[in-house]
Amino acid sequence: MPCRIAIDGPAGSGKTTIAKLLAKTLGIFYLDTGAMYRIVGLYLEKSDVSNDEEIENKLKELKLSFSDGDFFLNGKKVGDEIRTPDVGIYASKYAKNEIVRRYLTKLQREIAENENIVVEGRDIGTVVLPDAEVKIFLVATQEARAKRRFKELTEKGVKVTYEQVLNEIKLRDKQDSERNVAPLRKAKDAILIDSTKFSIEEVVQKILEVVKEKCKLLWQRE
Ligand SMILES: Nc1ncnc2c1ncn2[C@@H]1O[C@H](COP(=O)(O)OP(=O)(O)OP(=O)(O)O)[C@@H](O)[C@H]1O
Ligand SMILES: Nc1ccn([C@H]2C[C@H](O)[C@@H](COP(=O)(O)O)O2)c(=O)n1
Repeated sequence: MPCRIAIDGPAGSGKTTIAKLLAKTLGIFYLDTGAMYRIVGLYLEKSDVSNDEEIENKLKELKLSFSDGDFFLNGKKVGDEIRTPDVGIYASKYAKNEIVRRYLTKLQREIAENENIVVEGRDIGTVVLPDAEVKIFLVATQEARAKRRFKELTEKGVKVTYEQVLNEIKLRDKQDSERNVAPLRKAKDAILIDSTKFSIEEVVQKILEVVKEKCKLLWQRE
């Protein structure tokens, strides 16, 4: 029986950082579904699509693959170009589209099938893997998330103000939680973790305790 760990939460709550560390600690796979929406969002924005038919046709042309933790778009490895605030907005914009969600959810389920895996996103515990063995809903205040993301971006040399980052987070929170299709919300059986006052290591430890209890086989393998 595989151990599927779903980590959902709003922009900048720490999903990617925590999921990567957790997967490394447990020696299992990791899937960043946000990266998939960022890749598709940037691709559709550049394609200047204006209706569902054009979106459907563009997705038919798209070759999105995943290998050894990297994404490849039409054979080219995807890099940090998808990590800008603007691409986060494109991702959130097209994530409201049912055709986009159907396309990516199918791919995510294929990747996660029968795997011990950590999958992070907005709708993993509610839509993509509703029977996941472990479900975490990771939150933090908007200000804490903006402060963390601002520090991360400025350390990367990205020219951005704290106010711009806070506004991007507020916009994405609103779009992600108010959309009709697969809105960001806590699954009934998910465990809420507010990381505002906890370090990355403390959050990982909290989740490992849950994994130890819910995924005994995986833990014994350790
Ligand atoms: N508990 C924490 N304490 C301090 N910093 C944190 C914590 N968790 C994450 N961070 C930092 O916050 C920043 C954002 O984290 P991360 O990119 O993992 O969030 P995310 O939820 O995946 O964001 P997005 O949904 O926008 O991709 C990173 O620089 C990360 O190192
Ligand atoms: N499972 C997912 C993952 C992501 N999205 C959308 C909403 C986010 O604002 C955007 C970028 O994700 P991030 O890189 O910030 O995790 O993609 C979604 O709707 N469902």
